[in-house]
Amino acid sequence: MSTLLAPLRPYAGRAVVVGVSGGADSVALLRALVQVRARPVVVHLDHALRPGSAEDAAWVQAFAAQLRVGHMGTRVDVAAVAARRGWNMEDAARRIRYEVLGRGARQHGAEAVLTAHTRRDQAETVLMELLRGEAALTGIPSVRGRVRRPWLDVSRSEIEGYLEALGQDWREDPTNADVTYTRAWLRAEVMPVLAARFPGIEAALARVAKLSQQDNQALNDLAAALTPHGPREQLPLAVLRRRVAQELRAASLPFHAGHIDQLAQAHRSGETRHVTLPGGQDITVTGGALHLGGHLFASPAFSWPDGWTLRKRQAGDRIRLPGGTRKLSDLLTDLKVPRQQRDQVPLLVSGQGVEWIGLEPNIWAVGAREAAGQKADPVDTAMGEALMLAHEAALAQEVPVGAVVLDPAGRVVGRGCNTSRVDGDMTRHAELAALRAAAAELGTPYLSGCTLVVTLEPCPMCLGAALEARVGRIVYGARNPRAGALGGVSDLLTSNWGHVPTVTGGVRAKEAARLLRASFQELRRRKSESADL
Ligand SMILES: Nc1ncnc2c1ncn2[C@@H]1O[C@H](COP(=O)(O)OP(=O)(O)OP(=O)(O)O)[C@@H](O)[C@H]1O
Repeated sequence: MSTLLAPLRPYAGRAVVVGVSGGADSVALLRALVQVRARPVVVHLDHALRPGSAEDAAWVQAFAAQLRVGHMGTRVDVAAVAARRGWNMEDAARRIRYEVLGRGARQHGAEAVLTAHTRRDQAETVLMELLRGEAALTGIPSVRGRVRRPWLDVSRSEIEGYLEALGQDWREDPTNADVTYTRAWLRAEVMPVLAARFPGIEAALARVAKLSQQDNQALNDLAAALTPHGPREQLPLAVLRRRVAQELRAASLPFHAGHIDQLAQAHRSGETRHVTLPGGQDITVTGGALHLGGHLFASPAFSWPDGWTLRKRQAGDRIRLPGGTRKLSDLLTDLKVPRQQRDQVPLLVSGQGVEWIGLEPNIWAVGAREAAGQKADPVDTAMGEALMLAHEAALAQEVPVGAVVLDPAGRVVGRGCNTSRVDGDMTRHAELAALRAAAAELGTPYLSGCTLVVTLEPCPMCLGAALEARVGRIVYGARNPRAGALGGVSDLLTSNWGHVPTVTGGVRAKEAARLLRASFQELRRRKSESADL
């Protein structure tokens, strides 16, 4: 008996709505709630699905009156609603039931809605999830919104014993014996066979649900904490699948398990994959990120010079880039723009060829930005300066890393390069030098609204310094697989540090990586020369 009453004691003195079907479990729950001196209000839904349902409704009303507790009865033609909305019958009954229970709670000022789901219901639900091949065997949750299920650990025999001791009767729902319903079939025909060999089957399945709920929660939390900039290729599929599902849910897009598998796999392999969701929405995974249709493209937010036209691509389009003129089709392939979407990319084109490509971030032909009267992107210019600083470090036989700090107006307020070798101090990193210089220039160590631009993904020390300084944005060039703290080795921003800068990686990454490669080659050459001496 204490297993029945103990989970209900927290409701003593409180108004709660309790869903009572008239079956043994919910009848016992109502009696037990009265016993612990809660203030229950009975809500009953007559689903109008079988001839005797009105009698059950009347029975529940009389039962509530007998116990002198509040009662709200509602009759809904569930079959008609299901037909109208295209829901299956069980789904419709469940949705309408919780809607009615929620309404009851609002009307009676109850903070909780209690249902009498038991360990038997839990075990059957886990079995159904297993048979359907669900991703997680989490069963029925004990809490969802304001709904509470305090008896998920309680067995049927405890409930029957309790009702017997009270001399309390209940109603039997004949559909519970109709084995055309999967749950009734599991209860009547499958569970007895399993229990004959495994007497503890019900408790075992309930335990699976409890552990699985904990695992699922942990994996969902990990997925939710992923930062949008972090690399995804090395993440476990279990986390990726959940992240993809979260992103689709946040965008209110319907999906099936198969879509999640495909999209998660594509994140991992880095391949480009297109999927059409049940609602007809096309989505794409490319470069390890999920793009919900149309997301990839930008319209020109400036007035363009006379002689330029806005259009989509045509055969033979070319663009002048710093490395030489390239075919547009080759460039779009390199940029991993999905083939089906290439005809939608907005272009500004002049007699000289393509001048501007409406991808995020925008791509400009050489000289086009100036011709359109657009200021150079301060971040791009700052990265150019950081690359120069890195080059100077390389000449001084340091690891070639350069950093620049921009104030909120885009003005350079701090510069630095690596000086660890000459200073004999491994903490002399470019970022620290640039942050110090910026603090001195601005007269404050707090660099909120400033941007740290650095040629190499910061190490944990430098990321820590940027967080301490409250830097608003970090832009880096090459990824740092040996010491990167933004995903190269580990993404430290997945933890909560109180302050979260926005992060953009991969800006002029090829140039930064080239510098690093050249300097390490030079270092190796010098080492082998000195070994030869
Ligand atoms: N018609 C209904 N009106 C109000 N609440 C209901 C109704 N049917 C079910 N519930 C609530 O949902 C819970 C789970 O529903 P389920 O269909 O498993 O129960 P049941 O077998 O009909 O009855 P019981 O659980 O009371 O023996 C019930 O314990 C009860 O709290």
